[in-house]
Amino acid sequence: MSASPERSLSENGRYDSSNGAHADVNIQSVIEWLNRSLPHLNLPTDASEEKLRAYLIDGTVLCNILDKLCPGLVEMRGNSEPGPENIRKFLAAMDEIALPRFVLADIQEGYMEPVLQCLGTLKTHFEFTGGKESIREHLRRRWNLPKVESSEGITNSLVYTATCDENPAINGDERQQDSFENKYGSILDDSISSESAALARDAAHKLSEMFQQKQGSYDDLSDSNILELMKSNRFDMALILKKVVQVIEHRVSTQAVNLKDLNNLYEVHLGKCQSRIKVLETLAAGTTEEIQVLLSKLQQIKIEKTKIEKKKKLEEQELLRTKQEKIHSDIENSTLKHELEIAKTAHEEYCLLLQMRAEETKVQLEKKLMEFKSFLTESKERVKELESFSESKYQRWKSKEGIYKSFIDYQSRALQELRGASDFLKHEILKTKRSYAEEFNFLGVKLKGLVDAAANYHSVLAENRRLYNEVQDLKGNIRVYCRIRPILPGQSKKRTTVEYIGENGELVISNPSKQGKDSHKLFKFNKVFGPAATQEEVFLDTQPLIRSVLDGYNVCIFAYGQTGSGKTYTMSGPNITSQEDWGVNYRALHDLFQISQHRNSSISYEVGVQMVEIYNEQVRDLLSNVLELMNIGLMNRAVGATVLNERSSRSHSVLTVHVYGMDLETGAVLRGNLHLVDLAGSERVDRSEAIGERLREAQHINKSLSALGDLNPDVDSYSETISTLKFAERVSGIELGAAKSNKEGRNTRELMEQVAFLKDTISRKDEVIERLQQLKANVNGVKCCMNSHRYDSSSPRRYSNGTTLHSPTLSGRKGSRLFEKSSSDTDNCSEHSERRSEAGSAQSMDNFQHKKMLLPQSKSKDDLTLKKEFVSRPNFVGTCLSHKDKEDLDLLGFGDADSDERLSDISDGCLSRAETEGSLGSAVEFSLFPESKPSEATKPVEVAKPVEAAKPARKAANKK
Ligand SMILES: Nc1ncnc2c1ncn2[C@@H]1O[C@H](COP(=O)(O)OP(=O)(O)OP(=O)(O)O)[C@@H](O)[C@H]1O
Repeated sequence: MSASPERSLSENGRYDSSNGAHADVNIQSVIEWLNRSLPHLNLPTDASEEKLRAYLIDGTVLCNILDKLCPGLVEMRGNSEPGPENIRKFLAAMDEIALPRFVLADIQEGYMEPVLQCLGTLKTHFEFTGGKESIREHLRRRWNLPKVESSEGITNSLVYTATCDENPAINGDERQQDSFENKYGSILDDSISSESAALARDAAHKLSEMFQQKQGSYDDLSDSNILELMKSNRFDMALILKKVVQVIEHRVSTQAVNLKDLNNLYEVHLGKCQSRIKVLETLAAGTTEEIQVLLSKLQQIKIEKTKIEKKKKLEEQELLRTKQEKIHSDIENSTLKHELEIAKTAHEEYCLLLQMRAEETKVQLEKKLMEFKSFLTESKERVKELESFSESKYQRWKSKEGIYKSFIDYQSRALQELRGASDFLKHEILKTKRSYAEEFNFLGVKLKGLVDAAANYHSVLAENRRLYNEVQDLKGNIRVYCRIRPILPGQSKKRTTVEYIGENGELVISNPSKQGKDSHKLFKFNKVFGPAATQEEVFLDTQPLIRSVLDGYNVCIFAYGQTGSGKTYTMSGPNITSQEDWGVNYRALHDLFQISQHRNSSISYEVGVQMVEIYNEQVRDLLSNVLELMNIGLMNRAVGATVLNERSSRSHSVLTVHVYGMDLETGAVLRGNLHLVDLAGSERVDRSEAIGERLREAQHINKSLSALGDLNPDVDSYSETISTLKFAERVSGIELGAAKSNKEGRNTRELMEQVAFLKDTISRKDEVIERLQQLKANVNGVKCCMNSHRYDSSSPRRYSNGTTLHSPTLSGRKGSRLFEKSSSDTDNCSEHSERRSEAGSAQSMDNFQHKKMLLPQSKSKDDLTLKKEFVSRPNFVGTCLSHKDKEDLDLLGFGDADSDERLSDISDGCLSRAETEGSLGSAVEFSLFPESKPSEATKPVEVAKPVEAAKPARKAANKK
């Protein structure tokens, strides 16, 4: 049933009094009625409309109450779900029994008034009429049926039988059987005529019996069964059907009769109208006006008639159309039902799909739920952690806040203090500014003083140098160092004579051949270097002297000792390619150049080098002032192997460095000389086993070294060692006057040069005179001196001029005496010099001094011997001396055969102290002569003119 008829029915079914319904229904009476009708319902009597609606909304109660009132009216079969479907069934049944009802939307939307009125109507209706009669009556009225007792009863019974057929839910138990019997019986009683009713009741009874016998159920009650039962029990169904057909025919005939009646009425009415028309036409014929009126009326009637006809046609058409519509609606209904079925199936499938999806979603959601749960757990833990962390942080911040507060307090206090301090500082700064200005002025004054002082820097520097050299002077000009050579690999088995080396220059030598006191001898020097001493250590002590050379002092360093004792090793070094092995020579030169370079801003230096050797009493120039070739010079040195030394130096090597410096500020000139002497080694020819050329060399060497002792730590060299050491000891005891620097101012130098030139001129003239006088004196004195000369020559202790130079008592004299002697020699020289100065020849004096370096001048026998040998060299004699001179010298006893013996005496260390002192004095004189003139010395040519040197020597001797 569509909604619109329901709505219209609801709207139209406003409980009119003809149906016995009340507009206002008491809800309580409805509830009580419902409780009475359905005892299991137990509705609270004071329930509200809403509560009642809750009970009714699923439609079950409504269907049950109607089923109770009119069993079978509502279709209770099927398992349709409660809700709108049940309500629709209820409403359909209400339509069936033609009672006013509500619409579905009323109860769904909570509009309960029509619902209550519907229920109230039902209640009233059934309470008032007793139910069954009223329904029948009502149906009759509803369908406007005539009152035909028998046929109506059959119709109703058929309706209810059909309803019963459609209700298979009836069981076959006794109660159901009673109900069935009563139901059908009563229906039959109510609705069928007495004759038919008797038959129907009989049939129902038999049916009941059959159920009893078969103990069957209502489920078995199909139409065929019933018909069969009816046939078997001779139930005249045909009669019933006949009755039914009769009723239908009756109804159709009644309808036809009704239509006929209507037609008749119409025709009667039409006849009346026609008669009236005729009357009217007659009347019309009477008067025109009347006719006209009548005509118009007739016209009107015709129009009305036409209208009625048209209306009739329309009604017929309407009826036809209604029928067509009904057919169409039936078709539509079936189509809709089919569509509904399809939609239902689709809906079910969709529901299944949805269900599946819902399950999947459920599973997913459960998973998610689990995840969320775990996440939640984790989150809770994290929240806890965060809480604890934030708590601790909060505590920390709180404590920090406290600290900061106290810090801020402290800062503010400090700020206050700082402000105070700043004020104080400002004040102080002002004060300081003032004092600074004062100090600045004061410093300016001081700075001026410093500037002045700086201007005097050079003079201070010079003063410094002067003081330094004074210190060197105070230390003593002659320093003797003793270096002990280590035992060489080939000599390892030999015992050393060196017993003890003291810290302060003490040295003890033991004599293996003697016992007791004499077995040991103690010597004292400036320093003793042990066998382990390095080249650098040896040089360190001599280094300060190198500086002195640059300040205009003369320095002589020479090494002496017996052959193989390490002189060349010390002076030159074993290997010049290694700086470590450099000897004194190289180190000294290196220092010299370095210092001169450092000073080049104040003093400009020129350095000249001369290297000569005295070989077999001949002076040879080894290089021409070429420093770089010094090494070549060394290589060129004459060396030869002896038994005692594989590479024995067979000559005296003298390296002289001349330094010329000019003070750039004052123009003052400095002249200094450095003599580095490596003497040939003394040797005992019996030990060195020298023969031939070597023997001749040895003799020359020994002769030239007669003034010196030997040295060697070897036991076999004991006597030479002692001799050398004694000599050295004596040398170290010599005291000299303070050394002088050869420094000249510019003007002085010019004047000096003029003076020197004049002196030189005078001295030359003087020399000529002197020589002539000397020769004359010699010739005159030869005869008278002959005897004493012979005597002198036999005794080494006498000088050639017949005077004993040193008495035995002199042998005990120490350095002071030597110095005296040396001084006297110097004095002699000075005298001589003065004399020559008087003669105006300073240059000859210089020459004298210079040559003296090469040929020591003394009055000792050895000196004389050397002099003799020197003069006897063919070179010098040939060039400088006359034959007469030579003869004179021979007459004086030089060149005696015993000279070699004397040399061996010296080398044995058997020279008397006085003799040795004499020679030492000469040696010291030459090495430290302060007035030497380097400009002359740098000329090798002049070095090669021994005659020039010999002159003053002879002169000195003559003077003596
Ligand atoms: N301090 C030392 N350390 C090591 N070896 C040394 C030392 N002194 C000398 N010698 C070695 O001793 C040997 C002799 O030395 P050197 O030639 O210097 O003696 P010398 O006194 O010059 O001899 P000569 O007078 O015969 O020329 C050389 O082989 C040298 O290397």
